[in-house]
Amino acid sequence: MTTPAFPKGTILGYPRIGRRRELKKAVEAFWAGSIDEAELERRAAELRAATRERLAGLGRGDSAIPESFSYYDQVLDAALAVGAVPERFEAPADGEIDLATAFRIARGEGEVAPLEMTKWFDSNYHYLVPEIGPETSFRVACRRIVREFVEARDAGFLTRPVIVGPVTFLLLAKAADGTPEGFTPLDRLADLVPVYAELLAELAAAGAEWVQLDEPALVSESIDIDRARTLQAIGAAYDALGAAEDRPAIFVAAPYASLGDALPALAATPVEAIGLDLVRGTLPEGLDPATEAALAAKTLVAGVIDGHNIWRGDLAAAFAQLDAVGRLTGEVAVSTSTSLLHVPHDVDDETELDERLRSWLAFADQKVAQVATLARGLVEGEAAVAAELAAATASLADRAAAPGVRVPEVRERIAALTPADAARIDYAARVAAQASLGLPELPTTTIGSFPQTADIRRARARLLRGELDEAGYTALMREEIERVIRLQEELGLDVLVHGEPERNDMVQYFAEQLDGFAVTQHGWVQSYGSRCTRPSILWGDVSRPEPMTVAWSGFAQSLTDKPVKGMLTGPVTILAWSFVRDDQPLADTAKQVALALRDEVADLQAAGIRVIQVDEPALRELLPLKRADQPAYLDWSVDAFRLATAGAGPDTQVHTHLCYSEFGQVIDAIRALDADVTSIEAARSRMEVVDDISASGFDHGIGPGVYDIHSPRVPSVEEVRGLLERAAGGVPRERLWVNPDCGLKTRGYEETVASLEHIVEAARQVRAGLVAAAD
Ligand SMILES: CN1c2c(nc(N)[nH]c2=O)NC[C@@H]1CNc1ccc(C(=O)N[C@@H](CCC(=O)N[C@@H](CCC(=O)N[C@@H](CCC(=O)O)C(=O)O)C(=O)O)C(=O)O)cc1
Ligand SMILES: N[C@@H](CCS)C(=O)O
Ligand SMILES: [Zn+2]
Repeated sequence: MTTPAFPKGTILGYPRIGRRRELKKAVEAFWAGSIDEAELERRAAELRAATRERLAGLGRGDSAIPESFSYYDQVLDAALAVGAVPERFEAPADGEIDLATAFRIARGEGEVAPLEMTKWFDSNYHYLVPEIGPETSFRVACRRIVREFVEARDAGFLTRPVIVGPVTFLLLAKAADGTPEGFTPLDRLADLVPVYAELLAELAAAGAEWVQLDEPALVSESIDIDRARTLQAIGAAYDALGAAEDRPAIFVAAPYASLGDALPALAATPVEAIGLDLVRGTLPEGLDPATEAALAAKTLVAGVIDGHNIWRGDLAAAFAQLDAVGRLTGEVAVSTSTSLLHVPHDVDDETELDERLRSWLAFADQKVAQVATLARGLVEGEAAVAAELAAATASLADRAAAPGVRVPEVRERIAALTPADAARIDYAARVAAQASLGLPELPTTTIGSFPQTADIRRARARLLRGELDEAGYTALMREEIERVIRLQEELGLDVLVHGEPERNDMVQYFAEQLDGFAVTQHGWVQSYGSRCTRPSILWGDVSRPEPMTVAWSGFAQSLTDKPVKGMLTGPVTILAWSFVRDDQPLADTAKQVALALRDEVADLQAAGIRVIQVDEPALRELLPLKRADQPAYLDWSVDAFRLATAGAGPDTQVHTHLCYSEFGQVIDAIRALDADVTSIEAARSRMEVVDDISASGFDHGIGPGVYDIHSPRVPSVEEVRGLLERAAGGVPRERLWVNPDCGLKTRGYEETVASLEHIVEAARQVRAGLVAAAD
């Protein structure tokens, strides 16, 4: 086959949620039954058409535009495409899997649990974890990728279909329940690859010239336990796919870090183009002659524009990187380092942002323009784009000199810190001091948020529009807090929360009150499914002008004799879920945020709050993908948490919360946080995590979640009791807490109340059982 030319400039993917979250609204309307499937499809097609028109500047007829739409998640899409659907979802054995089934797999229904969901590399995006067993049958079961290519073709665009590649698909999958010991999903590669080949043949028949197979798992040393096997899988998969006559040219993209030794493995296969992340990763060095020769015959797609952050960046340096890639091959193309899924659509929508700050930023549309500029430079020479490169350089200089970027008082406070500022007295003494809280065995609590009802969000929207004044808003939120406190008292929970109604988001809420941050109006980014966040922009030195949560927590505590947890978001999570300045190490920025939180902890304590939870759900997310970088990260992230919390006295109980269930690599760090109580996600993975915890010697309080809050499903008393009994098998009862996996903000009241009733009842039964067993 003759290889078609790869476009000079491209992106790895574009945000799919819509400039005003049109997809979210359409999908949620479909779920609510207020629009039918045809209307959902129509709205989604409209969005895809708008995206192609917006990207037309990259090129209409040369595969430059990726076809990267998804209704819910790209890993789910790959599972549907190859028919890898667990039996419990009762997907048809032949014919296409319909949208309703797809959503059932994503969200669960009744007693049918959805696929597990977990973080996508080091981002705040979550994917659904495929379940693969020895018996999983593979077939082309969903041709949406082909239909969308045809839809684009008929509209005059030759686009580049995108799908998660077979090696990453299997590496991200988990072994289905009940599979024999020693089985791993990668064992099924030889059965899976022919289905990919069939899809590629269908795409070629439809006229696709290039296809993009995303293989980010190749860059991660966390996912990949047996590297030699992965390298062999790369060879097997891409030799087989490459051998087919009837296929589009293959572009393998490997975002999020360097490919390392996967590059030679990939180079040795017939794939025609390889994408390198040159923002998080580095240019390959020390390649062997065979790899050099192989790469020289391929297109290298240089990811030099940051797909993960929103700074305008150093365009001249990016152009220089293209030059360096040009020494490896004559065929260089420019691209984003990752899909633009992680950034909002358009800076120009942010009319309320400070103009100077705005000039330093590039969202998806600006990054597309930057790619087009560099591609023009590749074709016409640097002189043709000199003005654009110079403008970006000038913008960087302006940013470095702007007021607020470096604040002497903040820096002096950091410089004066000593190790003692990050240490509390020992745990045993704290346990004794905290006995005065009077908590029962297996204390029940929740993670913080209660359902964010439409009324709550409407009140905040009215406040923003000026239709409700500050006093009116405060009164409504106080009513809500009182309702939530009374409800928890009726339910019989032991440690209460105020419910977080006043928070639009657990990070943005703090960013809005801290100096050094800016927030956007429309900067929505998909987090999972239809859920989005608006990451704040951390652009300058951070400090806390005044208390942020004390009035709300103090009010909640005044309503009850039971302890109410103060609720803060930890420094690492604030960084992870914001767009963070890239002009200094994250560790330095983390310290600034930690000090602001430390002041808040002191104020909460002074206001009589006895239990303070500092959430760090993103601790695992920021863990570097390369092992060599992990120890330094774990050091500074643990330090930041300790700096934020170590001002608490011994009788203040410090909690933390982490909502993910892969603890292997961070378990020591979690222990080092030295929180008195740690709540973690465990229900969705059916308490698997408890084994890791008990094996690690974790010896502080622990609350493995017993209620999967990602699904509307209500767990029965028996189910919760089963989970608790499993937990009690691995954790001494005096250290075991009872709580959901995470906050309840996405849930409705009906299922929340029912689930909490079951949790409290199950805890009572297990307590009684433990007492009986002890007698
Ligand atoms: C715990 N998680 C979080 C992550 N990252 C964060 N930054 N925050 C998190 O909480 N990462 C990991 C997980 C991911 N989980 C979630 C869970 C839930 C959501 C979510 O519900 N997102 C909401 C948006 C939340 C928000 O910002 N609300 C604002 C604005 C509300 C809004 O849309 N208003 C309407 C008007 C409403 C009206 O008039 O009635 C509008 O602006 O049009 C608020 O409450 O004020 C979502 O809708 O997707 C995200 C991640
Ligand atoms: N306190 C937060 C933690 C979410 S990770 C909540 O309950 O929503
Ligand atoms: Zn959580």
